[in-house]
Amino acid sequence: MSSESRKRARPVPKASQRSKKRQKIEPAKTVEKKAVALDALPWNEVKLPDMFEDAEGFFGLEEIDGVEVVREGSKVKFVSAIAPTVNYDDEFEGFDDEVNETRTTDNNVDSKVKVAKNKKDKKDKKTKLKSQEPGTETTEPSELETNVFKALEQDQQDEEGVDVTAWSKLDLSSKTLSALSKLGFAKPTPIQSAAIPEILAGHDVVGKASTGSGKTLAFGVPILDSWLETFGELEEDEQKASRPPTALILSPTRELAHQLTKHITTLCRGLSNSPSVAAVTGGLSVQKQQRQLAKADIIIGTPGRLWEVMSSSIELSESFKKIKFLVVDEADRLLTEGHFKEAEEIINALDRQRDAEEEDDNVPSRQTLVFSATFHKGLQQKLTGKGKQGLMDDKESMEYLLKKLNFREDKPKFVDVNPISQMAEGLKEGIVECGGTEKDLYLYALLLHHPNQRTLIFTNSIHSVRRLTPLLQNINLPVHALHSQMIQKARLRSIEKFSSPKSPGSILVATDVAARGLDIGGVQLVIHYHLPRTADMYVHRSGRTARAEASGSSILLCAPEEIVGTRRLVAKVHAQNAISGGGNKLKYYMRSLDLDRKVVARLKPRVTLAKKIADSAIAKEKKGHDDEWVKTAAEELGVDYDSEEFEAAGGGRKGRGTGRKLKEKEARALTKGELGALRGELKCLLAQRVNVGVSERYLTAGTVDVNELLKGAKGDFLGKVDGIGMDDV
Ligand SMILES: Nc1ncnc2c1ncn2[C@@H]1O[C@H](COP(=O)(O)OP(=O)(O)OP(=O)(O)O)[C@@H](O)[C@H]1O
Repeated sequence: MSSESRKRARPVPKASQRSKKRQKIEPAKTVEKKAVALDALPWNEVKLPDMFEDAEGFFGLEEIDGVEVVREGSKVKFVSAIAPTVNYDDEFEGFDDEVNETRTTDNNVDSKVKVAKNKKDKKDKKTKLKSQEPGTETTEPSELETNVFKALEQDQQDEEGVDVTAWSKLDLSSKTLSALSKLGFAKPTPIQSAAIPEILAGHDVVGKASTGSGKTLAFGVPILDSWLETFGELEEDEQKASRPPTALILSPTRELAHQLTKHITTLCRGLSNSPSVAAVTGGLSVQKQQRQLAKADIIIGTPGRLWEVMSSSIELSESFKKIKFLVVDEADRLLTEGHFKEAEEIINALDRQRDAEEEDDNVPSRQTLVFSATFHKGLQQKLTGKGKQGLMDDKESMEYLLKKLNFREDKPKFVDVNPISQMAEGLKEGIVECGGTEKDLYLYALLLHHPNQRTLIFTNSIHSVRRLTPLLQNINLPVHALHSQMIQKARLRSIEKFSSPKSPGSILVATDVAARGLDIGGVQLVIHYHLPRTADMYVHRSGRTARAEASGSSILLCAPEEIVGTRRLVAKVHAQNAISGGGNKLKYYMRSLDLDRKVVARLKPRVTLAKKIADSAIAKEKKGHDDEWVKTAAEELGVDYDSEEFEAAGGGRKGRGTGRKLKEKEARALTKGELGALRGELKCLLAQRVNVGVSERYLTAGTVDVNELLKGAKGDFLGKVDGIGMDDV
């Protein structure tokens, strides 16, 4: 124990206190703080103020000064420099319900004391603890300590909640407010402030707000509030009775459906009575999901699976028609793409069943809530009543499908909280110009310029994900893949690994299956390896970073011929109505980030080798698949299969694809030994340092956080990415 803490540990009792101490008390023999049993301490009787003179139940209250409550995991101990009135041979260690708990060493105690002392100083709270009945002595952890422990836990839980006064104007129930408090969300986001009152008032709502702005809870909170109002007071056995679901939420992707489920479940976590939330996304048998759905209050699913489950059970279809809320999340995607036919089927089925039962017509009893960060302009005009009528006749158009939604009001409330720009505020954007065939190289260079940043790389094809993932892995980067042809378990595993707090610098190479809605904390960089196909997709992809007031960067890799089109596309989503001081419409201009070509050139040998090794593995795998396919066909035809013969038969052909075939053949031809040699060579290269020479222009372009960039570059050398195999300078 340090001399400083010894000094602090020596309490000098006031004269008045000294005189009040019980007879048994001896003067403090020791100046050291020790763990003590509460009952052994010299408690002072608390004198009640006159006004409480006849307060029942308060008699016998005692207090003690100079005792600190130290919490170690699940144990609570009391530390004091006051000599105990009863001698214990063993140091009292508090209540221990952990069998494996190791004994606290003196050093440990010391440091814990300091922590506790600091906390105490901060709060300046006096420790007041009720003693046991005088005369009862125990060396066992008593009920008293257990209760104190519980009380402390309760205190801590209470402290966990945040002040939610800012939500009160939304007119939510106290239970919903308590759930928000426990979630730690002190105030609503703009879309929540704007949409929640409209939903609570019973309106259909079409909500638009930028990516990462809290749209999930904009519909999740009023759904919970409504459920609590109806079922929140039910007794436990009543809770178990089956009832129709309150809400059906449609999501365009499985990952998003799982995320929505998690988000809403977390919101409900602190409630004693909470709705049952179920995700329907495949993976489980239809029958099992039907059973789960029979008990669910909030159902979240992808349309395909949901339709499969719903259409094969009359009971489910029947109960679905009684939902109070139908939510269409990421509506523009869900409703416009041809393969979301099932969404239409579901909506039709809900209406058809309703029509069959209700005489009165066209007004569904449910509320329809439609959310996205992007909506087709024509649709927006139409919904706000400002546009020309009949803008779109296309049967596949969003407008057509929205009609299918059968809103219960003539016009739903259109809530647009970011009419000026669709992009998140904390987002920095930039273009890196490079030759079309140099994208792999520039991608690697960009990753090295942003070391240890959680990065999401978007490509336009599954093939590219399959190619880039092993390529980057060969350069020792922590890369995971995500595309729709992966099995569901592998998809979820990739997301889990990518989002793990243990690996903040992990990288995900994905198709646009990851572009919408995914809320992964700490994504600092989005790289568009391929240009997004639409402006909306640019918004959604870029929106995976800079979420919920965080900042982040979005960088497009562009071939020279793509630059003009890309600038136009990006300008489209920016500052649509911004006006300059001179009254002119402001046009957003995205800056180019200049990576130093010399530095990039130094990285080329690594990328070339990594690519060769990756190509070899892919080609061998592909050859395996091709062989498998031809073999099966040959067997079906009843002919003998010989791969050499087949290849020779096709080998003479010339034309499109033969160049690639040749390369694949070359890659396949690499022997184990040759591959080993390549790997060895790459390892040597990776062990070398690369002089940064970060380009002046890159640094001054302003669209990238220079300090962050330099922090990552650590001095003059590039490439100290974790796991890259370079020594620190
Ligand atoms: N009131 C709030 N206060 C603080 N954080 C919030 C609040 N509401 C939501 N968040 C957090 O903001 C993040 C983004 O929310 P959410 O996923 O709902 O965004 P979104 O608008 O649906 O984005 P996208 O358009 O990309 O789907 C989440 O991590 C969520 O927990």
